[in-house]
Amino acid sequence: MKETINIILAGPRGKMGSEALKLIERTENFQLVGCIDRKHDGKNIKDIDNTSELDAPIYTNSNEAFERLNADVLIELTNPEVGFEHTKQALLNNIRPVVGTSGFSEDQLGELKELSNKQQTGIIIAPNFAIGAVLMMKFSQMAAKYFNNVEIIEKHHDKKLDAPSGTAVKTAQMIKQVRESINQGHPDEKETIEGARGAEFDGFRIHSMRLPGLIAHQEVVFGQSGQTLTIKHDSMDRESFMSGVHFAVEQIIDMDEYVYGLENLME
Ligand SMILES: NC(=O)C1=CN([C@@H]2O[C@H](COP(=O)(O)OP(=O)(O)OC[C@H]3O[C@@H](n4cnc5c(N)ncnc54)[C@H](OP(=O)(O)O)[C@@H]3O)[C@@H](O)[C@H]2O)C=CC1
Ligand SMILES: O=C(O)C1=N[C@H](C(=O)O)C[C@H](O)C1
Repeated sequence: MKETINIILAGPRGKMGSEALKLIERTENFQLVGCIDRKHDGKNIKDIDNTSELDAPIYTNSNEAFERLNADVLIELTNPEVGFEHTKQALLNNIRPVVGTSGFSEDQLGELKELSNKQQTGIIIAPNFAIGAVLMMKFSQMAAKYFNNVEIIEKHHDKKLDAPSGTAVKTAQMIKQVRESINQGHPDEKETIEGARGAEFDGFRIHSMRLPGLIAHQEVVFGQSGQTLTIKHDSMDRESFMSGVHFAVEQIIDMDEYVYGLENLME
């Protein structure tokens, strides 16, 4: 294992980014070498975060950060548009990205996989860093072998930009891998209000709820004649994601391949 891991953090003022700063500060072998933020160019993280002792320059130009800083890993926690660009640039500079940012399209994920292979640079894209959420997805995949009627209900805070959530998309993809494809519901069903049945994915539905007060929650509900099975996970705070971020940073340092989902790194 590499002794000190040099990290660039994108999105340090965000809800996840500010938790990641605390994680980096309390982890002995993690070293923050720079931040990417659209504000405060040329300043230092200590000028804007007086809760920590961290000392690292801020760049608004991400390419400049990747070229100038001696970094091993990018932790990317911004939004889908800039997050995709940061991730590509990091790979081009052979800096390994650990991506929490959600909302990338399948084409974008494909592009990142190709670039990671070409650059021989590892990347972890984690739709959800919370261990409980990863287990919820795995358990849902197990259940889908026995129940092929399923709906996903994800609930998030109302500042979330993407819908459905990255976790819901990943859960749906994992279910699709093992579920016999069927179109659920009545064949003649009609929505009297558009969207009432949620988003369609391989014949089943994904519902997205956005409310203040929520953090990140998902229920996967399976149904069969006479019974239902609900698999549910709740993140009550953003600290819940940090052990997964820690794990991903420790793992990526020895990896040259593309990984989509922490379940691929768990036994
Ligand atoms: N994988 C996982 O387990 C989790 C993933 N997420 C995902 O992580 C991402 C961040 O979430 P969250 O922290 O809640 O979001 P926030 O909106 O709180 O934070 C996003 C940060 O990105 C910054 N930002 C926006 N544009 C740029 C830019 N051009 N350059 C640099 N920084 C920029 C924002 O700055 P400004 O304030 O100026 O807009 C803000 O500080 C989301 O995609 C979310 O879905 C969230 C939780 C868990
Ligand atoms: O935006 C969030 O908050 C979260 N985003 C991720 C997602 O889209 O699944 C992970 C978690 O649900 C929190």
